[in-house]
Amino acid sequence: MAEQLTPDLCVIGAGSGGLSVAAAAAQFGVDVVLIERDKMGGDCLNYGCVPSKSLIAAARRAHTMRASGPFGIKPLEPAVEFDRVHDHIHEVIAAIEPNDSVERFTGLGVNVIKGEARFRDKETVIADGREIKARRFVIATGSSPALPPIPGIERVPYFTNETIFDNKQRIEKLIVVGGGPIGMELAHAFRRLGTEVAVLEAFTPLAKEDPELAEVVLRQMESEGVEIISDARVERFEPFGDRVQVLFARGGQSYSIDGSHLLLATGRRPNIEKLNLDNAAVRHDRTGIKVDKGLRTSNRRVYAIGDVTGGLQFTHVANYHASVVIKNALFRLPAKVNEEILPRVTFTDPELAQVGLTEEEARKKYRKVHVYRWPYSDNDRAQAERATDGFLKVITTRRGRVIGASMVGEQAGELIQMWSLAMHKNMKIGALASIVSPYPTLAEINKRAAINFYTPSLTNPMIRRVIGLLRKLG
Ligand SMILES: Cc1cc2nc3c(=O)[nH]c(=O)nc-3n(C[C@H](O)[C@H](O)[C@H](O)COP(=O)(O)OP(=O)(O)OC[C@H]3O[C@@H](n4cnc5c(N)ncnc54)[C@H](O)[C@@H]3O)c2cc1C
Ligand SMILES: NC(=O)c1ccc[n+]([C@@H]2O[C@H](COP(=O)([O-])OP(=O)(O)OC[C@H]3O[C@@H](n4cnc5c(N)ncnc54)[C@H](O)[C@@H]3O)[C@@H](O)[C@H]2O)c1
Repeated sequence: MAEQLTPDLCVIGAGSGGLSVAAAAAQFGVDVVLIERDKMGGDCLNYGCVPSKSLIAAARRAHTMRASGPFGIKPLEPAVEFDRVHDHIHEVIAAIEPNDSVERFTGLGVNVIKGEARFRDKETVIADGREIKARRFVIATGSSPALPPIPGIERVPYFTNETIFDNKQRIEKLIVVGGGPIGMELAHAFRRLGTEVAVLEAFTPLAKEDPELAEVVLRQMESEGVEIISDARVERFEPFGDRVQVLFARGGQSYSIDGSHLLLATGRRPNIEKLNLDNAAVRHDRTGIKVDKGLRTSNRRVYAIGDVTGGLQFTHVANYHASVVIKNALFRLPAKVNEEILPRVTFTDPELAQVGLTEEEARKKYRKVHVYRWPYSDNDRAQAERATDGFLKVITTRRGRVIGASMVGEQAGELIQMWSLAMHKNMKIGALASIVSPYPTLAEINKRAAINFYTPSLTNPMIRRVIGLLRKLG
């Protein structure tokens, strides 16, 4: 007979979301079973954020060598050793891995089961020959690359995010299909490592972002030699000697392009197919598991978090979901997801960061909004760093409540956090104008945009009269 376990909580998937739930619950003394079928750490550690940001860091070093001319340092074409870049990526993963390891979680008191989980019925999960009947279940099984059904795909070799970070060879020419964050971040990084890169995008690259910001990124990538082909309908892949040929249509014309390697970055699909969700009466469709604002599924014992819910697919969102579920499932507090405060960053160079509504979304939702802007070129530190391309836009209601911020430029991903705080705390933009920012820092861009809020008062006749009166008082 199968071993039976009856924990308080059973978490399926040990990626960003599942690990956060399991760690927090165990630290509160809750009896937790955590099931993982592949590597601890999930996509983010093994095939996503960590390897991609490590690759981008290597690419940035290469770019710095080439772009040092304006600083008075003779530029050099870097000798990129792809096998060493691979080692760097895997050293970074190895450095972080212990935080996500079976040993650490077992030490926290979590019962980690290696195996694939599936529901037998509404209250039982089977994994590794064991039967788990938990008080609550959390599904955190993430997502996988969605491969496009393009003819010829089975006849050509290709990378996805699950294989590209294992590459040790020089990539001479990379064709990237898909101009979303995965495609664009990797396209930019490989170009900087000396690879010729072409991106084929069916519609618009970085389409989820404010086009005014996306344009700054696209311009920079193109200036570095990334070929970006939008509105390209890929029709077929063909082997072409030891290369790959991609045939596509654009504006009614047929084209072909060939490369030494192909990367498919055409979106994600939720990891639900092995879970037998129907046995558990958990409602789902091809975009993911359906949840309410408290992340509960159609089965009241079962929650779902992170990528598998098909919403915003980011590590910090999976972590945030984990905190909502902990409040709901353990403390029975009526916690709800607030999507409005969730930031996102695309780590191209310049970085593109967004929190809250874009200008276009805000104009659709509110009758009147204000937009406060500040360019990098009016920041002294940006001038010193020669990182003057970019700007900040802050969007507020008529009364000055911050409802969105969009930033493109050097370290935009770090700088957006002040606006995340402002939105999280429901602050008005004026409150941020009185912050003292150290000089010279890029963070002054945030303050200068906020000061713009007071610009109309500089010419306000009433205020001028008050100042005049006060002057007369000595
Ligand atoms: C190339 C790339 C770059 C990215 N960069 C960033 C970034 O810079 N910043 C950011 O915030 N996000 C980034 N993301 C997104 C981020 O990786 C995901 O949003 C995040 O990993 C989602 O966490 P999760 O817990 O939902 O799923 P995952 O981390 O994918 O974890 C799911 C786990 O569940 C396991 N599993 C699946 N099915 C079963 C089953 N039946 N039984 C047992 N285990 C199962 C899987 O093996 C996996 O380990 C990136 C993604 C990619 C692909
Ligand atoms: N910096 C970050 O936080 C970061 C980085 C990478 C990924 N991610 C997360 O991972 C998610 C998935 O990223 P993604 O880039 O794979 O997906 P995506 O859905 O954002 O973009 C995929 C792109 O591929 C295009 N496409 C689809 N089929 C195509 C075809 N046949 N031919 C040409 N183009 C095609 C789509 O039009 C779309 O623009 C993101 O939405 C994001 O949440 C985050």
